[in-house]
Amino acid sequence: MGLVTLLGGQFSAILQSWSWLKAAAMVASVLAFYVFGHAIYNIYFHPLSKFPGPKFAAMSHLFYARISVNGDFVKTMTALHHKYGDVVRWTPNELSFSSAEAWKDIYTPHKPGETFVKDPGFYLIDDTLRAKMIANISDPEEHKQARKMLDPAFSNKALFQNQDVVLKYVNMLMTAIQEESRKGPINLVDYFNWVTSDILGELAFSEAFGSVENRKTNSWIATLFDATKFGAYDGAIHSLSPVIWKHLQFFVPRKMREAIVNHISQSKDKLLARIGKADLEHRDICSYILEKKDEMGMNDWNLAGYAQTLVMAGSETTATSFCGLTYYLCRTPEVYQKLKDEVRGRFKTMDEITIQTATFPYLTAVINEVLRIYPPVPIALPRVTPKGGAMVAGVFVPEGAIVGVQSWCVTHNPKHFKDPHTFRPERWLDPDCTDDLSASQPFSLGSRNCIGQPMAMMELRILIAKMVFLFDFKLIDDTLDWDRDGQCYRLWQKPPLWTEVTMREGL
Ligand code: HEM
Repeated sequence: MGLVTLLGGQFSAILQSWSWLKAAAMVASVLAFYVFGHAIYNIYFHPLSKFPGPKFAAMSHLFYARISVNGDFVKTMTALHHKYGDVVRWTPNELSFSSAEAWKDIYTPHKPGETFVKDPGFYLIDDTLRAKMIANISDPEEHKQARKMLDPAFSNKALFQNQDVVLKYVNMLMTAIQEESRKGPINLVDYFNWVTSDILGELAFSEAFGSVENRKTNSWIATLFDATKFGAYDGAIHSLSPVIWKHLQFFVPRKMREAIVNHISQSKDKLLARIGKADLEHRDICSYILEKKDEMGMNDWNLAGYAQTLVMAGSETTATSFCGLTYYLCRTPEVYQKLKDEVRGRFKTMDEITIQTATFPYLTAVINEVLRIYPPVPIALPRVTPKGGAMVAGVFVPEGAIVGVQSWCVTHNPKHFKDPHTFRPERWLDPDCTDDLSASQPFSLGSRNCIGQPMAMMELRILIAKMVFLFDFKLIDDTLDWDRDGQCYRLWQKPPLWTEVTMREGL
């Protein structure tokens, strides 16, 4: 009897596990059927199915996720445009454009209701890691209010008032470069990060971050830069599954997660410290935000988001431009010599170089050319097509699709620029040049363009003019190839820029 019961028990256990196995197999086949069916739908029946692009990219977001986090984003997108043409379907619901016309069609203002709004799947917002602030708001009306609040902080009047701050840090940087380069080659990537973040610290929070002075990256800035890759991982995971994204902390590398969490709490502290500072002599960018904080319904969390964004948007991009400038000047001796002749012929002393005088055409052309050949924001900034769909660069795109101009690809498109890989500032000065200069839009266009463009141009002009006036610089690594060695995680991860800097002879 005992044996029969035992056997009976085992038999029902086998039956039970058998039904579990059946259930699991059924779930797996439903899942496989769903994935397969979804892939077939995406490739053959999706509203974007007629657009060219790799089938694997059209099937699911795996391709997007992979190139977002492997550092090869720009190289991959360039290869896709090379293969498929100026419009490529590179995710199930997204088209990448590499044509000048698309800039205008997507980013310039449209009638109400026809605006291409920012894609909320890319500009993510939540209550734990991604605070809402000017750059990630999708709703055009809400953004208009945020822009109205910040516009006065970036007006010509404010720029004029801020010039002494910029000059102070640029001069400090010249001293730091002069002193440190006596000891041997220096990595200019650090120096440019220091100066741009110090300037932003003073202009935004009335706080000296002290990086140039201490010749060491301020810890808050260091965590900010550590966290730059976070956006790429964040977007990749969200594209695969918004549900998993909600539990993101399990999927992002620990070091990066800690960096972002640290940074948010430090940003809040910064803001609170700034709120505690009464009776400032001048208005900093925070003054404009704090004045409108209640009217705009902002809490400490949103304020921390603004603090992070301003420093990140304003310092990393400008520092990247300086690095690109140094690299391309060193690699193009005829341009470097011409710029030296212009600067050194024009000014007799360093003090003659001011915000007002550092504005001559060749310098501007050199800056425009570096922003073309090495755009600090090299990717497409995604927008959603409005109700009813819209024409983009001569093709009809259905409503609800994501579109964007791939910044690096369009500025290297031979249809728009002759010898696109050649650093040639003359293309910006020659009235007979056949290049379509409007294809280069490093600050984007329209109501969501860069609010800090005049500030960035001011910093770029003055710093480059002073550096070229004072120093001769030479890269010590002859094998360094900026295109090959740089990686892109939405923004650039730059290779080190070890440079031998000597004081100009005769000074
Ligand atoms: C060479 C330097 C710079 C480049 C290439 C650059 C580029 C850009 C681009 C392409 C955008 C549009 C982003 C998007 O559509 O998502 C943008 C937005 C923005 N930039 Fe810059 N930027 C630079 C310097 C600065 C500076 C110095 C500041 C000052 C804090 C700044 C603050 C901002 C802000 C706040 C936005 C968001 C504007 C809005 O949504 O209304 N940027 N920038």
